[in-house]
Amino acid sequence: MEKRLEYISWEEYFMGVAFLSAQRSKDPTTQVGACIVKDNKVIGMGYNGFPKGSDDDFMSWEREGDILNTKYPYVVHAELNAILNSIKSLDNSTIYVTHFPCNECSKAIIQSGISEIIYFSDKHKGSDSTKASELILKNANVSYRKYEGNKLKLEVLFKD
Ligand SMILES: Nc1nc(=O)n([C@H]2C[C@H](O)[C@@H](COP(=O)(O)O)O2)cc1CO
Ligand SMILES: [Zn+2]
Repeated sequence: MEKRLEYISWEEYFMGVAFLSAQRSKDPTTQVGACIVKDNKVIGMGYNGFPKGSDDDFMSWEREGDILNTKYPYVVHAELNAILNSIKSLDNSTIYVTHFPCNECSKAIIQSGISEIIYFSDKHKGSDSTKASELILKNANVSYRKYEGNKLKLEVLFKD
């Protein structure tokens, strides 16, 4: 028998894991996922959500109005969750993220030792947060680039 040819690449695999992780998010507007990889092994995963133990029904997912009644001061970003959930040293690892990291996550990425970022969406390009991220990441020699896999959709069938 010949080997199967439809297998996915490493890059498609890990970005797929990041997008799958995003499916755990309860944010009704934006679901973000992250997957940290070293030597082609997953060592951390995360998605955006309120801190552990928060009562979801008490927290608000609002985006506008009094800042204290919005999600923004409380939600933990996917990248930070992936770092905090990681199972070993992140030195020289790669983080796959569905969205380009904000400046706060970029600082955490640098401090954790991650050396490469592969992102899918940069829909906030040009914003102050993205500009600040680009500046500190370049300054700290953390490389970043857009996803280069061919797959834009992966189907996961639960079957025998
Ligand atoms: N890289 C990121 N990681 C994240 O986890 N997030 C989260 C924070 C919020 O829960 C949501 C953005 O909400 P909105 O402003 O699109 O309604 O995504 C956002 C970004 C984008 O900078
Ligand atoms: Zn962030």
